[in-house]
Amino acid sequence: MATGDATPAPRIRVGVLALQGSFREHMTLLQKVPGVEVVEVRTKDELESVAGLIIPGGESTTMALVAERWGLIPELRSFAKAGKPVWGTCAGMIFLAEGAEGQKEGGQTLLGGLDITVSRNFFGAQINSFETRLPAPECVKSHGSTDDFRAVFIRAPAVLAAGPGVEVLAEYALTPEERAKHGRDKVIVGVRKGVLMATAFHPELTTDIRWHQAFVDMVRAHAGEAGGVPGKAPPPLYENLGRLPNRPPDMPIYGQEFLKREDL
Ligand SMILES: NC(=O)CC[C@H](N)C(=O)O
Repeated sequence: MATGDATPAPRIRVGVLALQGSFREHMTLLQKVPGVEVVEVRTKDELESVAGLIIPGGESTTMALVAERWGLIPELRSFAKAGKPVWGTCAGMIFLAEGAEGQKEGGQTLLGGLDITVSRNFFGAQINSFETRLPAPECVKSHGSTDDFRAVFIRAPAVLAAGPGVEVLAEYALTPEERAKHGRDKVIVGVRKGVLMATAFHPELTTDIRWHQAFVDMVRAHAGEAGGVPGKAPPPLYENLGRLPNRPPDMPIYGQEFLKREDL
């Protein structure tokens, strides 16, 4: 449902895995989507309380180690297996993949569930991070604004192979140097299959909330609105601001200008 629709959307709880990485940034953008109650997920109980989960970017090996230590791996696997919507961004994409190349020595635990094989640091080291604009898929475009979106790649993975039935949401055309290095013209950087979505880029580091809206659409469609409280007005946009990190603004999305904008 697009922001600004006359009928308020029923409330729905969406979690963000808050073990490591850019979970606060995801929470900030989710709080902009009407009718969403955002929950930091660190425990089994918190996980069970949400209708959908975002796994943020960060460092996938570290995230897996922390999840293992907190005993969350089986819980996360059963969450996805139970058919609940999950969106993995960057490290989260790696975490959801069935297979990953370029793992650290000793390998790393993957949650799996999404029939893709990723290259962990396809675009190179941290210093090779970049941003560009890519054509937006329909689920993003349907929320208005431009036909493309700002894609931020930070030591990003790419999808090398996708199984049958995996919907491609975004592709990146390689530069001539990248083409020479990888022997291919393009790579997939956004996918969806059923209720699992993964993006190699970081929409949470921009002020464009349309990817978050698209994910909430998936969560709502899956929950059949059951996670909402019918007839109850959605919370004020900034109800959860009190839970924002107690730190000075250090990124564009924490700027007062962004937090106050009601047109997003
Ligand atoms: N920004 C990111 O999430 C980077 C992910 C990183 N390539 C990894 O292996 O986890």
